[in-house]
Formats: sequence, structure tokens, C-alpha cells
Amino acid sequence: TLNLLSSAPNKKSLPSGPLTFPVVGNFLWLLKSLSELEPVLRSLHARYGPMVTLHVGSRPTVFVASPALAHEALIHRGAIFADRPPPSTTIRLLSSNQHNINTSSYGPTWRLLRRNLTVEILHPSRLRSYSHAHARPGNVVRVINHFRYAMFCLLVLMCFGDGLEEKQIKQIEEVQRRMLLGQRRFYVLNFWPWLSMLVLRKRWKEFSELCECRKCILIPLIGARLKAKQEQLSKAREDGNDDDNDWIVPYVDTLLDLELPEEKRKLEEAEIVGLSWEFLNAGIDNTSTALQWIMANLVKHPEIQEKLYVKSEDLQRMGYLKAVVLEGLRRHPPGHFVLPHAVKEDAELGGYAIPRDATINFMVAEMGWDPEVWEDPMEFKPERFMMSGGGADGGEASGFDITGSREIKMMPFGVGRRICPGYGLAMLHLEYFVANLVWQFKWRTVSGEEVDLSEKQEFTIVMKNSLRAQISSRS
Ligand code: HEM
Repeated sequence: TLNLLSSAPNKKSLPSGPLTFPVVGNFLWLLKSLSELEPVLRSLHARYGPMVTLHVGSRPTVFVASPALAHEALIHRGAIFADRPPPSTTIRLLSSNQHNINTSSYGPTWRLLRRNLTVEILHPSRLRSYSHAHARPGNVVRVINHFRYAMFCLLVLMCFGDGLEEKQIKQIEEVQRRMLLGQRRFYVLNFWPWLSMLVLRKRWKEFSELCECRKCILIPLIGARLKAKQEQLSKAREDGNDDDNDWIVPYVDTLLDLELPEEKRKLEEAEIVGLSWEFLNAGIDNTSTALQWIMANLVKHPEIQEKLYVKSEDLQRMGYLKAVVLEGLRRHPPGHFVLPHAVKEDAELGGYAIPRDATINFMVAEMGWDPEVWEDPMEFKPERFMMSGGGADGGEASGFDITGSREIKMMPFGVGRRICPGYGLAMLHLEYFVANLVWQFKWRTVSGEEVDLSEKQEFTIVMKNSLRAQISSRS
């Protein structure tokens, strides 16, 4: 029924796609999550080519599955394709009116916030100062909760500094989980907010309560940082030493100093809450999801696990660890789409029009699984990323560049102006955890169980049945 009518390709129009019944049809697309749309999009791409348009709600939404077109848009014409569509009501509330990095329009505020994160916090020289926070792995069975908690401790330390109690960390974790898991139900609140306020009053109440909880937990932590920072400054002044290189600089401290370039004012408390929330959300869920997928594959393929263990001495040189992590991100990207993009001005891509009011989605999983680019794309074969090997054994992505500046083969972190600013940190965390988990423990399937690689959508695409493994110490 969705394909009753189809528009013919036309150079001056949007990419082709099925025509649905106006209003009702557009509304029906809106009810589907991106992961539910994925199989539909796959068949539409087979029919219409690498760019397809769906009319989702009031905006045309273009889906791009071709790495070459993604390269053209995000690298060659990066500045035009780096904008975001207008946020929904709930996102506007959570981001204090687009005052965070991922929702802000491509412009001076985005540039300032992003630069602050990349230079002040995620720069390799800074990352070293957080290294004492790395946790030792424990004895685990259902592993995802442990992975998530370990990541939580790391990111909370980077955000608010040392010295938070376990209770406080657990509180943040609980609100974050409830917000992430409720995401789909809260999304519906955006369709006709004025109507949903009447009809879905209970759900709005739940959403507002969670927003309040978030503030109640984070505002005291921000206040504590402000106080600590002032004390550090006055102590440094007394000692006649204003060199702050020895301190761990938490993300919140850098936000306290920022001045918004357009509004010429400092950030408000609610905006700092939104920015630190973004930092925790982006850093924790994606990385722990990727770690679980990688470990699931190492349990499933003991020979890869052993190779990783045996090669421990010359891993740096061989790059096998990195290859395992990259293969994990290719085969199981935590996000099957990058965040939605929009164009700064009416543009063209692949000979089609991309109007200012369109949303553009780049299909990460489709690119990583493209049989034209990858041999046996659904198999887990780290050798693809190794220099040696070549041919059927791998090597097809040796010398792979995650930023995609020359060419895109896959883009789990996006590419171009909006590339994930945390990709270096994420790779560091993944390599660190995978290496330590394999060097210290042997991971096996629980007897009578098989590793199930089925997926389900939460905030990221997670394992439908989370990984259970039998682990034993190697020492
Ligand atoms: C395996 C881990 C991770 C994956 C797969 C991942 C993936 C992504 C993707 C696909 C995007 C959207 C790119 C686009 O819209 O074109 C993104 C954006 C972003 N990520 Fe990550 N990410 C990860 C870890 C992190 C970490 C550790 C941080 C920070 C500590 C982070 C912070 C952000 C931010 C702030 C944005 C918004 C960038 C912008 O709009 O300019 N991410 N990430």
C-alpha cells in the first residue's frame, strides 16, 4: 500500500520514493522508529537507487545509502550539509533551546561548544590526565551492566571531576536509563504538542518529572565544581602559581568559563545541565554498546580471541587490536544512522534537489554492510583492516581512515564537520577495555547457550539478548 504511486526520477526534484496518502501517510511514517524503517528503506533503495525520499511528518526526509554520495555531501560540500533540522519540542526542552553540540545549528554557538569539548577535554594531552580512572575488570556474567557502569564512572569523572560517591553515580545512571528507555514513548509527545498535552497528560508529567530529576541531581554537582574551581584559583593565587596543568579539568569547569558568541553571555545553569547530559549520553551508551558487541564476537569466535591474546606483545605493531575494534564498529555500529542532517541553503546531491526544509539521513549500517565494498559483509573478520592478508583473507580496508576524508568505506562516527568529536576517546576506551578483558580473562560461551547476535533498538542498537559469558582468569 505504501508503493501505490511512485514518482519518476527528475533531475530538478527530490530523490524518488513512494508516494503515500497525504497527511495520514506522512503521519504513519512518523510512527515508525528508524530501525523499523530500515528493512523498508532497503527495498526502496533496491528499487529507486541510493537516495530515497520519504515524506515524514511535515518534512521530506532523504535517506542516503551510498558512501560516494555521503563523501560528496559531508566532505566536499561539508559546510552546506552540516546543519541540523529544527528540534522537536522534547529535544528543545532537553537541550535548553539547542544550546548543546548535537542539536545546535551549524554556526558560531555550535563551533564554540564543539571546540571547547575537543580542545579542552578530548585533546590527547588532556585524556592522559584522566587515565588513573580506568577500572579493573571484575568477575562478570551478564556483562553489559558492568560495561555500562565502568564507562559511567569514567565519563562522570571527566564531566564532574574526582570524588563522586557510588550512590551519586548510580542516581545519574538511573535517570539516564529511564530517559533513554522512555525515548520512544516521549517522541510521540511531539506530534501535536498542544493536543498531546491534553490527551497524553500522564506521559508529559512523566517526562517533566524526569527533566526535574535530572536538574536536581546535576545542579548540586555543577555548584560543587564552581566552588572547587574558585577555591583552586584563590589557592593558586596565594601560592603565586597560576599553572593549572596538573589538575584534572572536568568538562563542567570549562563550561563555567564559556561566553556565548552571539548572545554575549555566560551559559545558564540549565544549559550546563543539558551539555553535561549530552556528554554522558553520547559517551556512555555508544561505547558500552560497541564493547558488548565486540566481546560477543570474541566469545563466538574463540580463534580471534586467542589470536588477540597471543599477539599481545606486538599488538601495537600488528594493529590487530585496532582491527578487532574497527570490525566491531563496522559489523555492529551502535547507531545505524548518523544524527539527522539538514542543509544551510537549497542544495543538490547526486543530481537531485535537496531543499532547505529537508532532513537528510545517512545510512551507516548499510554502508558498512555494502557487498560492493566488503567481502562477506555479515561475517566478523578483523583481517580486513590488516595490512597483510589481502584477497579473500582480508586487507580490503587496510590503512583505513576513520575520518573518511579521502574515501568512505564505513562511517560509524559520521564524517566531516559533524563527525563525532569523541571518536578518539571512544577508540581509546574500546581498545583499552577489549585488550584488558582478553589479556586477563578467557571468555567462553555459557554451556548450552549460543551467542545470539540479534539486534533491538534502544537508544543505540543493542543485543536483543544481552551477552552472558563464562569467564576464567588467565593467570
Ligand atoms: C563507540 C562510541 C561512539 C560512537 C559510535 C559515536 C557515534 C556518533 C555519531 C554517528 C554521531 C553523529 C555524527 C553526525 O551527525 O554526522 C556522533 C555525534 C556526537 N558524538 Fe559520538 N559516538 C561515540 C562516542 C562518543 C563519545 C565518547 C563522546 C564524548 C565524550 C561523543 C560525543 C558526541 C557529540 C557531542 C556529538 C555531536 C557532534 C555534532 O553535532 O557536532 N561521542 N557520535
